[in-house]
Amino acid sequence: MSTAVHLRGLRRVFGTRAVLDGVDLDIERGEFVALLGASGTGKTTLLRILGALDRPDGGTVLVPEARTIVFQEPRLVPSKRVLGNVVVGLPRGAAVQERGRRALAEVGLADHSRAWPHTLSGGEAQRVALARALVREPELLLLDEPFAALDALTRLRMQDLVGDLVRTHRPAVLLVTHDVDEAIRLADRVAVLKDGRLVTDERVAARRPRDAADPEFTALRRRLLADLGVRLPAPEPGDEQEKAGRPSEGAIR
Ligand SMILES: Nc1ncnc2c1ncn2[C@@H]1O[C@H](COP(=O)(O)OP(=O)(O)OP(=O)(O)O)[C@@H](O)[C@H]1O
Repeated sequence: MSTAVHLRGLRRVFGTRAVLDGVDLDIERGEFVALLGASGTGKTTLLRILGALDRPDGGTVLVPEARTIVFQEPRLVPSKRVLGNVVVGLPRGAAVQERGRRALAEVGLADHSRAWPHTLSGGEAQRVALARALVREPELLLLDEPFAALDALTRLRMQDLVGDLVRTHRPAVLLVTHDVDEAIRLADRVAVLKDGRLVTDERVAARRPRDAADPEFTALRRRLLADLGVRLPAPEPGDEQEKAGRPSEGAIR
């Protein structure tokens, strides 16, 4: 594996506040890192710097040129059909159109290429946004809470889809999320941003599929929630299995 993202001592200051104050992070090619952190800790700021939408005030930032961001909202161009949105900004031509069609097929929307964005469901629109990212063949895929606006079932399906696509295409991935369970479900490593730095960077066991009731993941969830400042009752014997099934415990918003 080779390194796709290399951050050392990354700083970003707004006014007098150093929102990012010495972030160190490496992401290998093909590695999926989830970034957790309470609201306002600077997760989006970090992602925007990696996507060249913002600039750092200090530190080393090495990222591949081929990188793309998927946001919480799909941000489709209303005046372009679905396929036009997927290939937006790319050179015109049959080969690019064909790549766009393939990307749409990969996200399960082969039949929607001529549809208008306003006719799509929220989940479909987000799948178009995913196809738009994939068609660019990014070496680094930046995901900023891409499932947050979706209903619970669509969110789980989208997580599965993204997991499958990432295993096929092998970009480096940084996923910003508020959802601890989502992070554990998808990522190879889970990092927590707090007070301007990464306070946790834990490798998640390679087992798949990941069972919410697995004691190892339950323990990791508790550690991550504690790092995020969520107060949890001390576990009682036999308690872990029961709690693991409750989806709401993993959400920190
Ligand atoms: N352009 C800006 N100018 C001034 N302050 C900013 C700017 N962008 C972000 N901030 C501030 O930096 C802090 C971190 O913002 P950021 O959006 O990165 O947090 P976040 O962890 O992504 O939050 P959330 O989880 O709520 O989306 C916030 O206090 C925010 O108000």
